[in-house]
Amino acid sequence: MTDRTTLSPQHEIARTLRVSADFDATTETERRVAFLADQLTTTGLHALVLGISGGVDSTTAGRLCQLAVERVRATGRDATFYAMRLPYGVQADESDAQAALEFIRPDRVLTVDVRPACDAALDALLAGGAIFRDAHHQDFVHGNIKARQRMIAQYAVAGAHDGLVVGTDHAAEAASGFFTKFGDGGADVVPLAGLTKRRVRAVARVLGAPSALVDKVPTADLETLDPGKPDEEALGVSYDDIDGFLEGEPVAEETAAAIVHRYRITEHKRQLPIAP
Ligand SMILES: Nc1ncnc2c1ncn2[C@@H]1O[C@H](COP(=O)(O)OP(=O)(O)OC[C@H]2O[C@@H]([n+]3cccc(C(=O)O)c3)[C@H](O)[C@@H]2O)[C@@H](O)[C@H]1O
Ligand SMILES: Nc1ncnc2c1ncn2[C@@H]1O[C@H](COP(=O)(O)OP(=O)(O)OP(=O)(O)O)[C@@H](O)[C@H]1O
Ligand SMILES: [Mg+2]
Repeated sequence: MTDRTTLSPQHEIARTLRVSADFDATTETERRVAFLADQLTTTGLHALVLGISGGVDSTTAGRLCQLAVERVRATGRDATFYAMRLPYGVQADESDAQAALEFIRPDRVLTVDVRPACDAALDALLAGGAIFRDAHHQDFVHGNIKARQRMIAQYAVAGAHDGLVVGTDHAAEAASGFFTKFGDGGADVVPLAGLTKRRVRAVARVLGAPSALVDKVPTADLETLDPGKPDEEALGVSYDDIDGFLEGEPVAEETAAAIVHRYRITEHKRQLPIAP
């Protein structure tokens, strides 16, 4: 169990990532719809843009976006939600992505296959002399190119329609630094910020998301050689442990130490670029 030495970083990380001690899913759902509507109003922009993967994070954020633009439209302002399907070729769990879209009921759906751009980038890198340690290392870096290509596609649509790019970063992902820097980590507004993974699922339930999506195993699904690899396998720590840690529960000492270590080595991802 945690002792005094691990308790302090636990509370500090939770505070920095704005994980609240109390949580009411209905209140938080409403607060986050209001946040997105407010961002559209205060920026004077007219669209929200978000990639929908079929995972619980984008299912939840996507429905929040749709409710927010409908709220803004009710005030007489122009607002549209652009949901983007961004598969790399054919996505194995495409049916989940379609179920997510059916639930979200977005104003517009744009489908962009990121594969040609990602493969062209890798081919050009190899032709230009880039060297990887082995096939798995190359596949890992190619995976991050996929996440960044999705960011490029979303910013293109935001640029075309005076919109804001929505990110799905939440406290469990932020704590572990488990996102691609300037890839899925690149966004203008992050409506799930401060939520642990189980709290994201609770918001999804309040919104009425299908249980198959609410309880779906999280995957970044970036590696071609290891499709659909569960995040928890890659992380070596369960979301339940990360959530418990962030919510102030007692956590086994070595688990707490592993989370604090990951948090510290990924600090650069949560900050602006380092300057002299
Ligand atoms: N100390 C430091 N100070 C400043 N910058 C530092 C740095 N260490 C690395 N860097 C920079 O950061 C780069 C590494 O960061 P990055 O490019 O992100 O790469 P990296 O963290 O190695 O990989 C991203 C990880 O996030 C996972 N991911 C990505 C997308 C979505 C999800 C999901 O949950 O669904 C998960 C993905 O599976 C992978 O395990 C380095 O190449 C270097 O440029
Ligand atoms: N195939 C895809 N199509 C569209 N957007 C995608 C795709 N893959 C990833 N994204 C975007 O990148 C974000 C980060 O991926 P991430 O895997 O963390 O979230 P998720 O798939 O929504 O949920 P989970 O983490 O539970 O799998 C997604 O929320 C989504 O906005
Ligand atoms: Mg996913």
